[in-house]
Amino acid sequence: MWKTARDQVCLICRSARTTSTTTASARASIESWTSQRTFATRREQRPSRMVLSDRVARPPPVRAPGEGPKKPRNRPEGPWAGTNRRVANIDPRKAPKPKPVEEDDRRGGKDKKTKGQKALKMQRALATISYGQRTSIKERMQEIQSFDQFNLLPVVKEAVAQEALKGMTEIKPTPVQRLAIPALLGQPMGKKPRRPKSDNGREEFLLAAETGSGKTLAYLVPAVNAIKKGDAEDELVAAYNERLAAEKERRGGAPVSEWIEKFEPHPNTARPRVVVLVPTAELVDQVTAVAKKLAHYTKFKVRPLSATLSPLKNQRNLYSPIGVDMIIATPHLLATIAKSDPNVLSRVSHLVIDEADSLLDRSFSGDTTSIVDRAMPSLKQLILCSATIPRRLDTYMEEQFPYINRITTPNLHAIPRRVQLGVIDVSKDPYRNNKMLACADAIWSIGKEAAKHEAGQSKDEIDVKRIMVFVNERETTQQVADYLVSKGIDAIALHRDTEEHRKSEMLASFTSNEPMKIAKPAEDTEGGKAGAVATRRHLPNTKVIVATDLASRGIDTLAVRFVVLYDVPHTTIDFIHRLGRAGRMNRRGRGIVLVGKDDRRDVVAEVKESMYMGQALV
Ligand SMILES: Nc1ncnc2c1ncn2[C@@H]1O[C@H](COP(=O)(O)OP(=O)(O)OP(=O)(O)O)[C@@H](O)[C@H]1O
Repeated sequence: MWKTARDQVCLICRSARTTSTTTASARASIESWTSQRTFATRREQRPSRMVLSDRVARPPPVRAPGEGPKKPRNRPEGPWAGTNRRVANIDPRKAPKPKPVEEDDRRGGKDKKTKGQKALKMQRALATISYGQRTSIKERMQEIQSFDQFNLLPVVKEAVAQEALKGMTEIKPTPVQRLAIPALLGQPMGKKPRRPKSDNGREEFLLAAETGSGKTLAYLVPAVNAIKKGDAEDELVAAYNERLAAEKERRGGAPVSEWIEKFEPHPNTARPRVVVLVPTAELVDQVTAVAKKLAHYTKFKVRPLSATLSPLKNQRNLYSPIGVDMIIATPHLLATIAKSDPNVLSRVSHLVIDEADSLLDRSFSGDTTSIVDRAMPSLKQLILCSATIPRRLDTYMEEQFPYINRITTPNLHAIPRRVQLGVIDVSKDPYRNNKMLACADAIWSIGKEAAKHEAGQSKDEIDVKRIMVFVNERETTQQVADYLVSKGIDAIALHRDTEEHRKSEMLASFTSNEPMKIAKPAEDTEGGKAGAVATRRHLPNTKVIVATDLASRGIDTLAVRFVVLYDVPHTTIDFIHRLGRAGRMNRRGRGIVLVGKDDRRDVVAEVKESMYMGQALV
């Protein structure tokens, strides 16, 4: 008869219009189903998948040995699902406890929100983890003070110190690295029991830690270690190396690049052992750059695959005759390649899903899960990594990966401590809901403030402040950027249609750790004083990127101290990622949120309060 709930509604709706045979209960059920649909599509409603989980670090469920994963609940589907029940389907353990009536309520007339109705449900960081568990995470972190304590090959340790964290005087692992690296290397995980391996010896891990806390190295370092160990033990590679050495000798010192194409392909050609999935081409470049630093020292082959590279370049990267050990890719491209050549994923031992909440969400999950499925037979470690774990992902992991090792840091879901949040009420004078003006004003104040600090120092150069402005809709990025440019601010909109070279140039300047200097302008200064920075028409000491979430995910904007939230983010997840572009690696940062007349002031107030208290936004 009817195949899907949608069919049922269409058919019944039609019959309801033409005949009077539809029963009242059927109509009620249709109404509730259709209203749920419209409810879910309304913008202001937060779908449950966008709600952060407050139980990420919970201990795994206790199951008898040999007992498989939890069975999915046997729920009937369709609009009739809840009908014809004889008893209410309420689990008494989960029934809400009666709330104590407050004094004000008894007197009646209390019109303010009760604690349970807060705009954002606020909880302390790792609220459901006991004090004992939290202290044990902290103790574990204190036990490890140096990369030397990890069971890493000497060459990998050297690569971290000499290349990945080059220039740092004191090299210490960050909290997530202290917890994750030993776990991924098979070292003991403190008091936390290690989850059993799957039948084919696979282990699963979740790395959940705050933004800018060094998650990339936390998964890359053990993966590189595995590649190097694998090289030493791989008979195919050893035999190939012998044949290659013999060939080199035979050719009498001719450069390898001249003849390697004609020589036999490397056993790893188009058969990477490590795959890292990230959501955007920008992140492909960023993670590849970090991996290449390690590769430079440890000598393994890492290649990017992304839609911004030409098809020929992607093909060369994957099918290079010298082989490829690690691929950093976006899921769609890799899934398409793997469809036509299934062997591409046949040797993968380590699969990392970075920004897992995005990659396992609706838009990416088809491609991501198809890659996971294809890689599964050879997989030794599956690593999910994210700064935010929405409840939907949490439930998904519980069902799909019941034995996942959950590695979480105590500050998960909190905004970095050294980021402060300022609020500008745009509905008041002088802005009267002109957000663009308020945004330009905020940027001018940052520029002028910076200029004031520099004014006393007699330098020929001035420091350029890098500022990120986040909007909710892609269309707004260009409008805001154009307006800022019209106000003398060097701004660029970052979206899919932005010229590639301009985009990478701007992103490069935002991700560089080096201070950005320009020559100090001497004349036409505001107030007529030579030596000040801002002219009446041009603010030279700031650079601005206007972006949507495209740039809020994972981009390592170390140099950014200021973030302007032009729109109030829809969810706490967006708050965390957007504000997380500043204050990375314990740097100081400042967020400014513009609140208009239609915006949720209560949400902003609660975010501000949680930030002040150093709490998780849940
Ligand atoms: N042990 C360390 N000591 C100092 N700096 C480090 C260390 N590990 C990583 N970093 C630096 O910290 C910065 C942030 O790291 P990374 O991009 O991996 O953060 P992240 O946790 O992935 O953030 P996000 O969740 O926003 O993606 C990088 O510039 C990196 O070089």
